[in-house]
Amino acid sequence: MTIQWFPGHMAKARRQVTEKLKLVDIVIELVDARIPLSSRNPMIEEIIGQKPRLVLLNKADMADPVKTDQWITYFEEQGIKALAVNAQGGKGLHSIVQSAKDILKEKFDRMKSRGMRPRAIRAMIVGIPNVGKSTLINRLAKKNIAKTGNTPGVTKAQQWIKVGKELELLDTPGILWPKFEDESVGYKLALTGAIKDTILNLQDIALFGLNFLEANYPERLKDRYSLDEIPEEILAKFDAVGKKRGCLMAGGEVDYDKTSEVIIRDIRNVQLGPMTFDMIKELESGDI
Ligand SMILES: Nc1nc2c(ncn2[C@@H]2O[C@H](COP(=O)(O)OP(=O)(O)OP(=O)(O)O)[C@@H](O)[C@H]2O)c(=O)[nH]1
Repeated sequence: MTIQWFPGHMAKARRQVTEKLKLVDIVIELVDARIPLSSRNPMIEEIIGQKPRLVLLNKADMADPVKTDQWITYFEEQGIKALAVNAQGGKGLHSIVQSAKDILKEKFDRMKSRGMRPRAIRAMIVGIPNVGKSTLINRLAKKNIAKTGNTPGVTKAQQWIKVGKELELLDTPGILWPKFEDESVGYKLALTGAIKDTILNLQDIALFGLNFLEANYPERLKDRYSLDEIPEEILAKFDAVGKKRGCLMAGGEVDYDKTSEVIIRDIRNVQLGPMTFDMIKELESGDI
């Protein structure tokens, strides 16, 4: 799904999430494990407010596992419980219910001590486009979609999905807009497929990718494109990759757009191995 985010859309998305927040005990915030900060909505703290929250680093299968552990620690240092999951493969999902129970233990204990009947935890999923919200909902749903009656306060009946006996999930996720402010965040969103290439310049995205690979995973870069050395000059880098991959124009010159497409596609499709683009050290130096 492609959404062009204009202020009106952002306001509407925010309103929709805020409305649904009233119905749930906990928000499950989905981010892309490859870019755990760049894939967060810029106003998420404000929108969610004091509502308890569980962060899921989805697509963990495509991220660097060492970095994923570091990011989980990072979130936990902020007092936010985080789990690494792979919604597509179904990995890590069994911990969601238990984590939600742990986070809400005090609230549910309090309800019990006031004599309220035990009930399932109610949750909703939020995240920017393409982080895997639908995939996760479908995975958790299996066939347990339960239609409930009208819920006070909302005009449309909400569908709840039962996840075991202890969790109920709103069937529609909250879709929030991604960050736009920062160029490098934009490149990371493009390299992970969260935004379309056409929003940014193709060659700029590929150059960002090449520079990132050279700085962080040089051996993988050399292996993938059979390079003995990584050339220093930008043009020479593109020439080397373009020639190896046969991205040539009629006269035999390297086609830079085609080369860029190959680089971007390779990174997105994990052809250079799982990797993480957001680094804790950048965070410390204020680059994110
Ligand atoms: N490798 C991998 N791919 C995943 C995972 N979760 C989702 N995907 C893929 O990511 C793409 C986007 O997933 P969706 O579930 O459509 O994402 P969404 O957040 O619902 O997207 P919007 O509808 O645009 O808001 C799909 O191609 C999924 O197959 C995962 O854990 N690992």
